[in-house]
Amino acid sequence: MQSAPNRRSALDRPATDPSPIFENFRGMHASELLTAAVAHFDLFGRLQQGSLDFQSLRLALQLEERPAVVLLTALKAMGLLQELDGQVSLTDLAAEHLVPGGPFDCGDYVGLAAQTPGVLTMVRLLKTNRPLGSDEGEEGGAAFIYRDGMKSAMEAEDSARHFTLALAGRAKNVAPYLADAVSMQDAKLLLDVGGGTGIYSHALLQKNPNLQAIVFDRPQVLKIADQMTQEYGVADRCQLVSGDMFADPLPEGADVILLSNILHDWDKPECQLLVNRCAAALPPGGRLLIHDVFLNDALDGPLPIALYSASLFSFTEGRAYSGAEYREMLETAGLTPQPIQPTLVHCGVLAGVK
Ligand SMILES: C[S@@+](CC[C@H](N)C(=O)[O-])C[C@H]1O[C@@H](n2cnc3c(N)ncnc32)[C@H](O)[C@@H]1O
Repeated sequence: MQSAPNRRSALDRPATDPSPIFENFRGMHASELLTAAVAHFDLFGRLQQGSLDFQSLRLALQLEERPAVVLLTALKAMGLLQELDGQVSLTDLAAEHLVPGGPFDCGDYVGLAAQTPGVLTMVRLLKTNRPLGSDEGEEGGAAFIYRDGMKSAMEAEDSARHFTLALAGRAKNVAPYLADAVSMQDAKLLLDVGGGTGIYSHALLQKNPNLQAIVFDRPQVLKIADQMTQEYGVADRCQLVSGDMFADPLPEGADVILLSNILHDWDKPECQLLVNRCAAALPPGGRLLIHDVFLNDALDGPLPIALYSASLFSFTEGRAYSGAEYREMLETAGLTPQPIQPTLVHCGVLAGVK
């Protein structure tokens, strides 16, 4: 499609794939989680005598479910733990090199990082199961997420602008791929819940000239979306509606609802609530699109997603989920999951049809 003069195109693709940049950026979490496991939780020592089931190991570590999944998924993805028939055990690599006191133990070497700020912060977050910035006394509020009663950075103009524009750095690379991966031939109205800048909607609107869209988000975030809809030349087909996706009625009439990088911000009960609300708002035959990253169904990798999961865990109340976990949420809401279509930067789109 030709871009009109002075109109940005959300369909232009980057010449190179930026995925390695995202992988290196998230790589710090490998060091933080490995060091935390060795030097703060004695994880490898605890498994020296034999395997434990997930719940017993979680209780021994004194971790809640979400941090335990994030930590153990990353260690499995690093090839240090394995899970067979629900029993978590050491791999040969971990047994030889990370059990304290073994002839080739290098745990003390890893422990050199035990008191570094990143590791200490990760240990605190794992123990408290609270996102950065969300507690009383912390500045700013939680990034990317808002629910009633939460201190959220998305409610103040400057921080909402900062975090929303930061996400556009990924979205502008990925949006053209989403627009290609999803057929909107029969769709009339797209509802982009938590749409941020709206770039994914803008790409779908530019690709599908008969489509209309609603971007639903917090009021401060929609100030950026407003600016962007003008720049992308889609303001006449893109409505902006503010509200709380957990509490307010979702705008009516959409035959496709997009949750792009939304569910990974929330713990499972909130995810299910949101999927249920979206499913209820769709007509028969309507589609809910989950655009996100996907862990393996066995929750043992891939490593870049396991490390991204640690990042999501740090900033939000969520983590990365597997395709199986998302399919279960869709099915619980009465939607039929379709195969995952890849987009870019480890993302893919999973549709649930009503
Ligand atoms: C991680 S961003 C995703 C933005 C965009 N969909 C993307 O893929 O880049 C999460 C978005 O959800 C919005 N959000 C968080 N909590 C919300 C709530 N309770 N109601 C409406 N929007 C919310 C945030 O303001 C933010 O724009």
